[in-house]
Amino acid sequence: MANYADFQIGLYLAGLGGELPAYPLTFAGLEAAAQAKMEHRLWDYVAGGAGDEHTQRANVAAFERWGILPRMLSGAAERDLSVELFGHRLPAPVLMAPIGVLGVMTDDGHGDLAAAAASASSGIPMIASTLMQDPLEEVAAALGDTPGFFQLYTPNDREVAESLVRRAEAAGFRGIVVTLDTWTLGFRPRDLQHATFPQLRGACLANYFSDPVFRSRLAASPEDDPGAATLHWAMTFGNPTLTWDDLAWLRDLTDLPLLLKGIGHPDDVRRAKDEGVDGIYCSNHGGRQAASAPALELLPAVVDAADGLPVLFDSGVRSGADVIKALALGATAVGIGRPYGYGAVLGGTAGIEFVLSCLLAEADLTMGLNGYAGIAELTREVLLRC
Ligand SMILES: Cc1cc2nc3c(=O)[nH]c(=O)nc-3n(C[C@H](O)[C@H](O)[C@H](O)COP(=O)(O)O)c2cc1C
Ligand SMILES: O=C(O)C(=O)c1ccccc1
Repeated sequence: MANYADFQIGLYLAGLGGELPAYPLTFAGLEAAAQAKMEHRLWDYVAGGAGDEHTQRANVAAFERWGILPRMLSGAAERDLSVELFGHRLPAPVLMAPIGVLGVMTDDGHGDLAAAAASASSGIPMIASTLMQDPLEEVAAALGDTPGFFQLYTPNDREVAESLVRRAEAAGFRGIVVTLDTWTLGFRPRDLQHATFPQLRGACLANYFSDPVFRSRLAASPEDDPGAATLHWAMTFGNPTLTWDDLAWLRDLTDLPLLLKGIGHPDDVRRAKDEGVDGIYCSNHGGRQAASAPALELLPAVVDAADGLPVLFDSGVRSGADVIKALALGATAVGIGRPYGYGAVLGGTAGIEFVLSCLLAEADLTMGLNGYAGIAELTREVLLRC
């Protein structure tokens, strides 16, 4: 059982010895430091979102409207944050959400490997994006004993999708997360302003360029003609015609746990269950895709409709207290997005480890100080609308 609160004691002890934290401890601090360090176009791509960006601001505000009811003298000195997910015991109900541009966010240009190393050392699972700078096999190998998940963007070429899933299985990923909310790119003014879109410039396409089926579609190899390979990726990346009728095909692709990311409506949850899906991932993509999509507000109804199926949640999680709130609203585990991305910018593996340690220490202390000793005690009744 990990004792996450000890991280705080370690910070004080190091500080008393004159060694102050290497990275900021708040999301606002991480954001400011990452912005100062990043090339401004990449910053706008990562920090930005759909439309006027009220959606991503609303994601954060939704957490602020909940308080946690305090219970005193309840015996929460020893706490257990661990949870079971698809047969794996996780040290805490937290995962690294897929960030398709992570590869180019670290100094060395291997951000996916940095996240995998942080996953290996922390036990916090990584959901590896289809859009990586290093091939999925290398990323999987760097995960050590920590279970990893592969996020699939379903190309409009079914055989490429099948090949990616086969490779993810062979590499040892423990589940496939199919993202449904990005069949085309959202309207992102900050990104459009500079036409950054890193993938259109050939970045983070290693899983495609290393894929035998994708390569078989090209007249020249990606090494010989990266421009043509990138153009082919752009033409085949999304599949706007994918519907529920294709779910049977997706389900048959793998025996691994299959999760659908971007689900927010209870009817879609029920349909997903009918199609044999193993988990629901409620998310509005961090406000980057459909403008005005709610996120946290949708979680309780999604959990009710899931009726026992695991529900992951992300979008707007900025602190350990946010993790506790999402769990209390019924999430089985919570995805961290931009916060660990900024950790990667600032310090690669060490930066990600630091951000996760802060989040987990805060989650642990928030749970304990409010009088709850275990995840099972976090129900809707512990929250108060403020
Ligand atoms: C820069 C960036 C790239 C992302 N790339 C992917 C991706 O490749 N696949 C995916 O399913 N979601 C992707 N997401 C969405 C995240 O998985 C997650 O839903 C989102 O970051 C949650 O919002 P938050 O970071 O504001 O908490 C990306 C998010 C960001 C910020
Ligand atoms: O930027 C994103 O959020 C993302 O998921 C994405 C989707 C398509 C292409 C590139 C990135």
